[in-house]
Amino acid sequence: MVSAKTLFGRAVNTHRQAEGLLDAVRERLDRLEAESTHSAESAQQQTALAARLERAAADAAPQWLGAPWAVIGEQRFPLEHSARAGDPAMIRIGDAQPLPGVGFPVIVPFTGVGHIAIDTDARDPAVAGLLRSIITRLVAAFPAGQLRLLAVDGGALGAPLAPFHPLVPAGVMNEPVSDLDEFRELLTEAEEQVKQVQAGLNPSPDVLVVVTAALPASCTRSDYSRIAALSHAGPAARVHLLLTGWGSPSRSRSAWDKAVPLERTTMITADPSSHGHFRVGDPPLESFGAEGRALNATVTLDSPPPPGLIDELCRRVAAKAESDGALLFDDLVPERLWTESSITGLTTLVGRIGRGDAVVSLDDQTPHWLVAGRTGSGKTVFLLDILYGLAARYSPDELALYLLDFKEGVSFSEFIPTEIDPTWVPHARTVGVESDREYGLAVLAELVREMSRRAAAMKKAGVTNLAQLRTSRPDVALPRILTVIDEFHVLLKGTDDTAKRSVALLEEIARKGRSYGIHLIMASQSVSGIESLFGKSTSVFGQFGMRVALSGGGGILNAMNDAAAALPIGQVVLNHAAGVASANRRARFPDADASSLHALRHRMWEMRTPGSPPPAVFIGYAEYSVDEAPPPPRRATGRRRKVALVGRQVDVGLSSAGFPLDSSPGRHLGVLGTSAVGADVLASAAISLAQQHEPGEASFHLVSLIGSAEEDVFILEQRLQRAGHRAEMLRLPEYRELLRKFANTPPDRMRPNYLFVYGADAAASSLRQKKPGRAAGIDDFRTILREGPASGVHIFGWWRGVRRLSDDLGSTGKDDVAGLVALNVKGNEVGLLLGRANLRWQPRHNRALLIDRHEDREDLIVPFVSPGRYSEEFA
Ligand SMILES: Nc1ncnc2c1ncn2[C@@H]1O[C@H](COP(=O)(O)OP(=O)(O)OP(=O)(O)O)[C@@H](O)[C@H]1O
Repeated sequence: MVSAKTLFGRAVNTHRQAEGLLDAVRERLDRLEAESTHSAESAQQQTALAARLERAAADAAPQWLGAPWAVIGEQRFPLEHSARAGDPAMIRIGDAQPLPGVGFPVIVPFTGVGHIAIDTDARDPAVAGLLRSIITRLVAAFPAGQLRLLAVDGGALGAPLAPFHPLVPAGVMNEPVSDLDEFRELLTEAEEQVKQVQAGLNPSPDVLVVVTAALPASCTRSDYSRIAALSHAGPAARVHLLLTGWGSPSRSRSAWDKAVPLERTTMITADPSSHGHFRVGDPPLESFGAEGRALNATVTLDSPPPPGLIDELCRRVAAKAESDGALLFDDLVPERLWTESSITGLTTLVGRIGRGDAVVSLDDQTPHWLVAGRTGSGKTVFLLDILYGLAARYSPDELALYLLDFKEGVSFSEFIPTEIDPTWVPHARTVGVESDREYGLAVLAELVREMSRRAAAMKKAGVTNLAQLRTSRPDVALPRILTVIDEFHVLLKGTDDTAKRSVALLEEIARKGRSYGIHLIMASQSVSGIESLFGKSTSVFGQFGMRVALSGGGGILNAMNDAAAALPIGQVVLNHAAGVASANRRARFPDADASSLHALRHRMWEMRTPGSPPPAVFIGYAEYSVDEAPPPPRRATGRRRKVALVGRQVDVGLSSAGFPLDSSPGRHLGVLGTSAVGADVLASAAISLAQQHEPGEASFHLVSLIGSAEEDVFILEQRLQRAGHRAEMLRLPEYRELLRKFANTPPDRMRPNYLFVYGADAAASSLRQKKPGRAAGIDDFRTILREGPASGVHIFGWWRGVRRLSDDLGSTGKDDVAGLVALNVKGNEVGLLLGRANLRWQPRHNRALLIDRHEDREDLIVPFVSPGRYSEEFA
């Protein structure tokens, strides 16, 4: 490689020779003028001089970098040929014309060496022309992928940079920024490159050129100082400045720029004595004149290239970037799986920016992300790219996934076992498909609990962050937990308790998660109109510095940032600065093709630790039967305390929901509602209790009072008997008799008696009939409610209306059925029964509310049903 100094030395030498020749010519002309003759000799000398200078310029700044536009138009030099990142490049800026008829091209060192600054901004057409000329030369000369332009148009002039707009989607240039905040973000990006190079983290960065058509008017001294600092440190990190309006008269009042001189910069200043002409100061490293003076000639700035040429060039560069950057899902997957450590964060490749890689991270800088895009914009595919990309890089000891989806659809079915494919992605711990909001809440609560567990472990180990904890406990797997919540607006909608509690938990996780390796990606079609966030959106979303906008997802970017307005499918705006336009990076991501997903999932599944469990899957629409339930919790399987299982909790572990039995008065269960699921809830309770008893130990009395449940009762009786239990089916008279018996002669509490009353309300009038010398059936019933549990008698009754149960309990016995399963009954009626005005329950398909008055609990559950119950209900 030719060094900058050598190359420029050569060029300057030519300039100096030119100056020598010019002096000679000047002398000669003076003489000829004095003699009042023009000789052919002088004309020849001038022509020879011009030719020599042309050759010197073409040498130092070849082809696109230095040829006049007319020559470029004729010669069609190859693109991407004349410059290379890291090498010094000279660039043409205009023509010096020291004498009439004698001109030479002016070339100055730029990329690889230093900077160019003009004191006039691009409102001056000559300056605008030069700006376009330099940009065109750079874009054509550099191989695509090696050059990036950070464009600023603080005067919102628009026109100077507008022709280069096609370079934006190609990732070669950003959408020019105009306001001060965005400009500062842009400086940060340039500074970031310098820091990275200085820290040895990026030995071969892109060439970054900060181009200003005009600086934002409100720049302060500190902004100018930052620019000056870049002029000093930038070139070593391939960061260069192409500034206009630097030190312009209109700014001289504040004079910040004058007070902050630039280093390694060729200054171009308007010539006050000759309108339209400029003076060119000494370039970095060398001086034009032998004795250190600036170029001793006025300069006409390079004219802009013909518009057709810019158009064509930009289109070609954009198309090439596109085709070079085409990528497939398989390109996101590293050759060897699970080689990365997540100790400092999670990083994956998600696509391409221009021809470069689009790499994204969940780490201390961007711990949480917001993703938005209208339906059909590719949000699901983007999330799959990210999740599979991460899962391929990090083992399940490094990364755990909690996936939550609130929409109808199949977003996360790629992670869970299905009937067709029994494998799963081993990182998936819990997956919610078409989740209930309550399930979302349960997942968030579990994350907060995990943060507390990690905080306690850190305290115990005497460390302050996850990295230290992992180092001190290499024996314990402490994966980073990534929670993805798709369509999160469903979780937060409205102002109910679930929404409010979810916001509070989200706020906590967003604030503290980074310290404990817990990350959130929240995706939605839109983030506007979420009432529960009113007044909180800053405290919640403020923690989500990383914004990912797909088409129509501009709501998560700054108000003035419309980069996501017209994105095609497969493109995304990645913005790590909470939506500030200058931080936009437009990336392309691949479609997630089914066969590649399938292959990767199988590879990972084969690599899982043998015996590792599949994810806990909650499928909102799924029906569950008691036969699929795991055994009742250990505390309930002791000799005394049995649990009647009635459904699944809507929680992270999807544990069984049950009603524990003990000897306290009122340990009975009332199932409420007309839904035929009532029969299934009773059957589930009976089957689960039977599993907890030795055959013959307990008696099951199955009271059939409604015809529609007759078959259910019969099936249950058969099943219990087959399992060796004592089970009998009773009609109303036998039921009355049994009540009388138990009310008068309490049985042995070690041999429990369970009464399952199908249609308990149907016994109302019979139980109220009085026979001489006998207590009414309803009194026996109420006695058993109070005293039965002490002698092992528990009633499980299905009342089809709340009022009927209330009547049976009487005015003094309201608390005597401690357990309720509310099916299709109104929340306010149940609230009235319980004396709780604030009870919230809206009947929902495949859901029930399990209430335990003694334990003061209300849990949303998925009631156990017999297979096909719902299709029967709707038939
Ligand atoms: N990078 C891509 N390249 C080509 N096609 C894509 C790409 N990303 C997504 N698509 C296609 O666009 C369609 C919509 O994608 P996707 O289902 O991810 O959208 P979505 O935003 O999740 O929509 P919805 O919210 O309605 O589910 C799909 O047919 C998908 O194959």
